[in-house]
Amino acid sequence: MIIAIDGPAASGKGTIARKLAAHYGLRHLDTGMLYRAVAARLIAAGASLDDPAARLEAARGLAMENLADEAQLRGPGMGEAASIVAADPAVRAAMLDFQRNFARTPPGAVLDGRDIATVVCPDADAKLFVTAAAETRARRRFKEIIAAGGDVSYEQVLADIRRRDARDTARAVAPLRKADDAHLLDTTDLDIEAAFRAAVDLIGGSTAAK
Ligand SMILES: Nc1ncnc2c1ncn2[C@@H]1O[C@H](COP(=O)(O)OP(=O)(O)OP(=O)(O)O)[C@@H](O)[C@H]1O
Ligand SMILES: Nc1ccn([C@@H]2O[C@H](COP(=O)(O)O)[C@@H](O)[C@H]2O)c(=O)n1
Repeated sequence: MIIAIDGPAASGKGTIARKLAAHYGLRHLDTGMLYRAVAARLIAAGASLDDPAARLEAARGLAMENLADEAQLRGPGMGEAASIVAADPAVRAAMLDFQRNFARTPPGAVLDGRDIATVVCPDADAKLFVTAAAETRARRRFKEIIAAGGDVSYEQVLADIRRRDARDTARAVAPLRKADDAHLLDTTDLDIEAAFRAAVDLIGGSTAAK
């Protein structure tokens, strides 16, 4: 079984994806980490995020070990940097085979990102578009960063989320959008457990219909 989950920054898609993977005995891939790792490689090499040749080299040379340091990849500025390199069609193309092979490897997988249901796995067994109000997402992400010892204001987090949403939605290739056949799951008024239960219900409906 392949479950495709898309949604804007800090909507809770990763939290739901991890819980669904455990629930259904599937593997999980947070595809945002791929773009974060490409950006991290560029920064480590001293290259500009705006250099197309350097971006392609960083994307093509990406290895599993580049995904190991989650704290670094989730650190300050990395979401923004990832969204800059993710707008490059050549970078996206370089990520495609890995994601599709991951999804198809038995017993299947839950993938979360921005273009999973629309581009990476258009034939997924179930598709969810997870969202929440920008202010709610910013509040949750702010709480998470402060709990981890980070130093940021709520206003900075909200601005980052809005900037990334705008760039991810407006880009020409694989923009963030709900697939026509995806279920909409708005978690603004749901806690984590309620959101997970709603996801299971929606997936139950999708897979029963196949
Ligand atoms: N329904 C919810 N209620 C309250 N908090 C939530 C809910 N869902 C997720 N969270 C919290 O919100 C934060 C963002 O969630 P998560 O990392 O799953 O979002 P995401 O969409 O995967 O983010 P990103 O786009 O940055 O990868 C986390 O701290 C998570 O624990
Ligand atoms: N399938 C995807 C996943 C992510 N991106 C881009 O990466 C940025 C960081 O993603 P997070 O999920 O870790 O927040 C995101 O803002 C997107 O620009 C993508 O394009 N496609």
